[in-house]
Amino acid sequence: MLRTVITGVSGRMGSTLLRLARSTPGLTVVGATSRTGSPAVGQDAGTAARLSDPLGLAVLDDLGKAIDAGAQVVIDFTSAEASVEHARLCAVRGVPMVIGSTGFSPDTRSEVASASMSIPIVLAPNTSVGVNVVIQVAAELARVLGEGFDVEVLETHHNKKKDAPSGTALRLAEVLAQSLGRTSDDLVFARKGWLGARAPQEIGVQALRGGDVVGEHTVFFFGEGERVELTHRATSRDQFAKGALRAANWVVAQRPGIYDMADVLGLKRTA
Ligand SMILES: NC(=O)C1=CN([C@@H]2O[C@H](COP(=O)(O)OP(=O)(O)OC[C@H]3O[C@@H](n4cnc5c(N)ncnc54)[C@H](OP(=O)(O)O)[C@@H]3O)[C@@H](O)[C@H]2O)C=CC1
Ligand SMILES: O=C(O)C1=N[C@H](C(=O)O)C[C@H](O)C1
Repeated sequence: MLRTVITGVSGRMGSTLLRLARSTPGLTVVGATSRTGSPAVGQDAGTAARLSDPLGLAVLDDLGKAIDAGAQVVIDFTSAEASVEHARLCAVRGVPMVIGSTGFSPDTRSEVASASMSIPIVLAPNTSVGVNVVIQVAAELARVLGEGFDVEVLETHHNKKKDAPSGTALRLAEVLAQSLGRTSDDLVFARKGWLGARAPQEIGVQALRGGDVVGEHTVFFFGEGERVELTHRATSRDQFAKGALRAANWVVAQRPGIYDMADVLGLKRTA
């Protein structure tokens, strides 16, 4: 049985992970955490995650204590800042991680990279199988269509999402730029004002927020007289959680290093 700790257990993803982990053969949840000061701390994890049954496991605000229950892997969907703290601790304790949090700055990402010198970490802005295949296809489409198509990425998420653009949109933009031989200087985040005509090398990234949208990403290739659109729509968080649980099983057998879902799924790395 893979002894697993889930952080942020009362959150949208943490609660989905706990529900699905309970019915995943070969995996057992030995710890659950939340933020210090959260009402979830001290509650039963099942209650904190709004499940129908209690789990018989209290939510802690100390990941170290949760790991003491013999954890073999930590699954972390909290925030970039919290994930950095968690990664530092897991590196010291030698516990592999799956990090699904987004909103990393270059500095916080390099902190995760430092932790990955000691432990294997899957760091994935999107753990659904579908999105990761879409990322591969987008890279291929960019290569095949080449110049002559204006490339734009549009993402839509629920009104509680804090970071923008989404980690997935950033990943798509990075992969598209690499495919097209462009750089991060070519990424254009939203537009306003008298900007002049669109430069052909731009890769636009736009974000919409509203309602309960789970997560939608479209890559547009605008050509002359034709347009290609590649869209992924998540209608449930279950697919993110299933991918993360699959990554947890995979990461415990890896050497220290930083991995993404393409590695877990055996897809060709795109960037
Ligand atoms: N990789 C993927 O496929 C996906 C990634 N995400 C990303 O995952 C992250 C979480 O998303 P979501 O579940 O919607 O957000 P939520 O805000 O619903 O959940 C985050 C949870 O983490 C808790 N938390 C914050 N700090 C800590 C800490 N130090 N220790 C333990 N728990 C902590 C929060 O507590 P409190 O509310 O009290 O602050 C909250 O319960 C985001 O970065 C999001 O972008 C989301 C979906 C899919
Ligand atoms: O915050 C979310 O909800 C999501 N975040 C991820 C991201 O930023 O890409 C993945 C997913 O689209 C849902």
